[in-house]
Amino acid sequence: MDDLLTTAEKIRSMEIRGAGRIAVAASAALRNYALTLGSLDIEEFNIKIEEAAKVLVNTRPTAVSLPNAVMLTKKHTSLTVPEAIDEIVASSDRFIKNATEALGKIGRIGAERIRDGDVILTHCNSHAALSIIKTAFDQGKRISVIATESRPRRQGFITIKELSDHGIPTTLIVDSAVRLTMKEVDLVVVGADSISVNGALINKIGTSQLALAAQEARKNVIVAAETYKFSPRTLLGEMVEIEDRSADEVIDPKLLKEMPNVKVKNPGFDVTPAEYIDLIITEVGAFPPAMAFAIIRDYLGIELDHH
Ligand SMILES: O=C(COP(=O)(O)O)[C@H](O)[C@H](O)COP(=O)(O)O
Repeated sequence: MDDLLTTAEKIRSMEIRGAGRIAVAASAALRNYALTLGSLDIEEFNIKIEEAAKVLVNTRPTAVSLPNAVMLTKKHTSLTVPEAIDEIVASSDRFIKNATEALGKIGRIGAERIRDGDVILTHCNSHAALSIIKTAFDQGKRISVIATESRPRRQGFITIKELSDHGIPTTLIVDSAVRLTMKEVDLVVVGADSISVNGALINKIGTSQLALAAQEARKNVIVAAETYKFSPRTLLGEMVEIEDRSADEVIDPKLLKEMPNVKVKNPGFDVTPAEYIDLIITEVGAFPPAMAFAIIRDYLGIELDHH
């Protein structure tokens, strides 16, 4: 359990972050934990796996990739522990392999939408979005990127380092410069923490602001999202929970203490309605957001249960 708790803590503290990475880390942690439970009987085994699954899922509430990965990993139909372990190991290995391959496929499918000379605006740090951008660049398209800082955690710094290391000309802007800068932008490319059945995108706080400014300036918005980032529970009318993070990320707590009438709100994510999104690039193809139901039905299964 120690290793699993360490992974859970890394996800909570954002040492491991990004919807894809946390899903892969959680699946691997559950797999390795299952391997330590060989001496239990099947009832005890199932209880332990459920407990561990809860610990992982409760680390961060917004990215549906996390419960989807845990659910796909823990599901087994075996009546003996050795068989259950084999099933869990196989599911986890499959999930991690698919997730890794999905990034390459999203890159190739998404790059088709990028033209020579495009200026691409991106937000936060999304491995799926960057896969599209890097693939287009590797194909010889002379593109450049404008990356937002992404306050308060400044994941934009990870993005500009990654783009710079890849040789891609990149401009860093503060989040509030998005609307002014939009006239220089040809295309917005962002990642996803969750996509609901109605095609709405849940992603890093500020994404909906980019989408609004893009709509106003008639620029296209593309979302890069593996199929496991679609949320089956939104089929049941459930809302995606928006993570509220600590005020300490925004302001020095000592400063805040001196202002008893001030409180800080630090939502980690926001919701971009489907109308603002032109295309969602998944590993199985490019779809308009109206196809979200079909993706959930065909690739996740509408009977999915996270409990
Ligand atoms: O909003 C974020 C990261 O938020 P945080 O930094 O709070 O985890 C990313 O855009 C998505 O998770 C997609 O990332 P990826 O494409 O890498 O899965």
